[in-house]
Amino acid sequence: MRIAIMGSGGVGAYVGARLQAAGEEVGFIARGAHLAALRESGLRLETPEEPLHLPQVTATDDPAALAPADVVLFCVKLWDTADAARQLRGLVGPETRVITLQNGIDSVDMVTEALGGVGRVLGGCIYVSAVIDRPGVIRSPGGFHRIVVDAAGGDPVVAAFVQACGRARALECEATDDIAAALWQKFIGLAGVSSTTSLMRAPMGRILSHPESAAFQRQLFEEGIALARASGVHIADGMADTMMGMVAKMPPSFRSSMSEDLERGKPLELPWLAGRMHRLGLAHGVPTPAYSAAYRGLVVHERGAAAG
Ligand SMILES: NC(=O)C1=CN([C@@H]2O[C@H](COP(=O)(O)OP(=O)(O)OC[C@H]3O[C@@H](n4cnc5c(N)ncnc54)[C@H](OP(=O)(O)O)[C@@H]3O)[C@@H](O)[C@H]2O)C=CC1
Ligand SMILES: CC(C)(CO)C(=O)C(=O)O
Repeated sequence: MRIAIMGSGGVGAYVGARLQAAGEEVGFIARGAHLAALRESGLRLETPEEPLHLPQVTATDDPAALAPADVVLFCVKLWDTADAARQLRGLVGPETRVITLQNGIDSVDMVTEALGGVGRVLGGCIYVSAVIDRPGVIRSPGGFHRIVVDAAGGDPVVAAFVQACGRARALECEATDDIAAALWQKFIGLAGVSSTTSLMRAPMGRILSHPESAAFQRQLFEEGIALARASGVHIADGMADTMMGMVAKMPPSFRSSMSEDLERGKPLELPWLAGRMHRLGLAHGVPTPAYSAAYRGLVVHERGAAAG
């Protein structure tokens, strides 16, 4: 398959590297020092599971140079979505599947609007922990690396993409008939852990070690579940217990990508995570005291350190 990666950072470069190593034709869209390093020294994955160095990768800041593509994986931070999607207009044709792997529940709508209806935009999400450690180098603690993608009524291109992921090492992918539930489940979990790890400036082990901070974590999950149900999304009974069980199994040093962004002085995806929960609560008349506190406690950092 010809696969283009829009946004070759933690998520995009991790997935793209795994797919290229498995024999797929991958093009990486990147910019700045990271692009220069990819062109000069290739792409390196530093991880305890299947570390990888691809000495040569196709890297560009011009998406049109990668046309035609069967699949574009859309992996920029949410604040870059509209600009990055507009830049894809020279790459995406009527048959191109654009699969979003961003967090939150808004990507498909945002990308579809920015692309002006060209291509088929499909929802997806990814469970992985990966960051750009330095230009050309992605660091991941490993442990999980699973994509969930919209089956889109048995779309053969999606099926081929799932198979391609299946041939790759340290990457899994499943297609689902209920992408809304899959995106919401990730949203509830991620909005919850990004709020605590960012607000408390602490890894998951410390958050769960105190009954009050652990109770706050659970309250966030419960509010997210109430909002999903108010939005008409089916969430299984006992989901708060399931999610607390999942965070308890995470490495004690676990931090969310948003807490990494906070530490690095970058903008935060807050408006689409805790901020989105806060606004949904207002819209549905569902009380969200924990999310409103998390959002209000982080909002001054939303635009990053450079914004002052
Ligand atoms: N990192 C993680 O562990 C996980 C992240 N996610 C989600 O995945 C999405 C991507 O996150 P993540 O991989 O961490 O982000 P990163 O910041 O690591 O990577 C995004 C990359 O895209 C680049 N970029 C942005 N716009 C353009 C453009 N127009 N042209 C070329 N390059 C561009 C950025 O460059 P620059 O640095 O110059 O801005 C950056 O290198 C987010 O929605 C995040 O929430 C989901 C699961 C796990
Ligand atoms: C919680 C995690 C690592 C799961 O993939 C994530 O999505 C993030 O930190 O953005």
